[in-house]
Amino acid sequence: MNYIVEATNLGKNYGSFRALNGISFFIRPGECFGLLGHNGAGKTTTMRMIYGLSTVEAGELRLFGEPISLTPSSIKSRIGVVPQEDNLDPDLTVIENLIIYGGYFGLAKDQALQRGRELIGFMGMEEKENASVDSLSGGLKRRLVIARALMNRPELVILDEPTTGLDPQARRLVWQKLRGLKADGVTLILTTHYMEEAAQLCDRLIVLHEGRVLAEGSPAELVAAHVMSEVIEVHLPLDRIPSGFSESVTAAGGQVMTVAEGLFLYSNQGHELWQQTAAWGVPAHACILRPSTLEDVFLKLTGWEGDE
Ligand SMILES: Nc1ncnc2c1ncn2[C@@H]1O[C@H](COP(=O)(O)OP(=O)(O)OP(=O)(O)O)[C@@H](O)[C@H]1O
Repeated sequence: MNYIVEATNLGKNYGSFRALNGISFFIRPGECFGLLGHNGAGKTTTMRMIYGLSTVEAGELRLFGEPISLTPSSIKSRIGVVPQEDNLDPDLTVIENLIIYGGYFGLAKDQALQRGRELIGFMGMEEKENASVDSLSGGLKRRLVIARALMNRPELVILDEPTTGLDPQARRLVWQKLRGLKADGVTLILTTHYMEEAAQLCDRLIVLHEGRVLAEGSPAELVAAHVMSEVIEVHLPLDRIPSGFSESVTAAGGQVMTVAEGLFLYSNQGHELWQQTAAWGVPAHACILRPSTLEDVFLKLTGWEGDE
């Protein structure tokens, strides 16, 4: 397999703080690979290494088959970056932002204009070509940042939380564009705090926690490997959960997790368990039965915020 990225035992310290503790992963051509983890898990540090903005202190990182230490700076022309922040030039128009960026990759003005217009079309922003960046909504700015990352026709695009802060409609539009890129064979690396986004877009992903890889697989593989197939969300304050309830659930083969809402009960026979909750003192109206998702895997592996 010719991997696009081969990361083996990557390590990184900031002073005495160990930000990455020997992480390994391999990214295949044309896939969308996700990095999930709480704030501070090491996602941005990993992405910065891949883009050459952060040095590899331990382990090995290969891009397009070459060790990154030996990779000429021209490798950057094969990579596109969508940073967390919208670092567009607010004084310029949409097309001017793209033309300037194209210049960094050696595109002459007419070539950059042509490529910029193609990308404005791809992003569905034709009416905004001459609009000032200041006048754009958050969703349009994000689409422009993605368009900008594509000016050099990269084979690999690194996206650091590309939809944070967007409304659901704008987020879905970005997803649609990212699916379009994948359909064109572009390899994507994505970090996100939205589990639905990861489940929708990622072919495979790793869950990072405190600089280590806790799990790796496709969203479906991770759900199958780490949680039972269904969840009953019990929305009740913990002091209103009857004593002995958790023990009854466990005795019936379920698993209980404490979360902010109350309790999550995991089971492969969710409906049967749900029918018994009333007899154990929790009314049916406080219980919601649903299939398990990547979010449940994430909660189980990394703990919910209340654990911190
Ligand atoms: N330049 C730095 N100096 C010192 N510590 C740093 C530096 N950059 C990152 N860190 C620390 O390293 C850890 C990993 O940071 P990183 O930005 O990679 O996390 P992250 O998973 O991307 O988080 P977020 O979701 O908040 O972006 C954090 O604890 C962070 O505080």
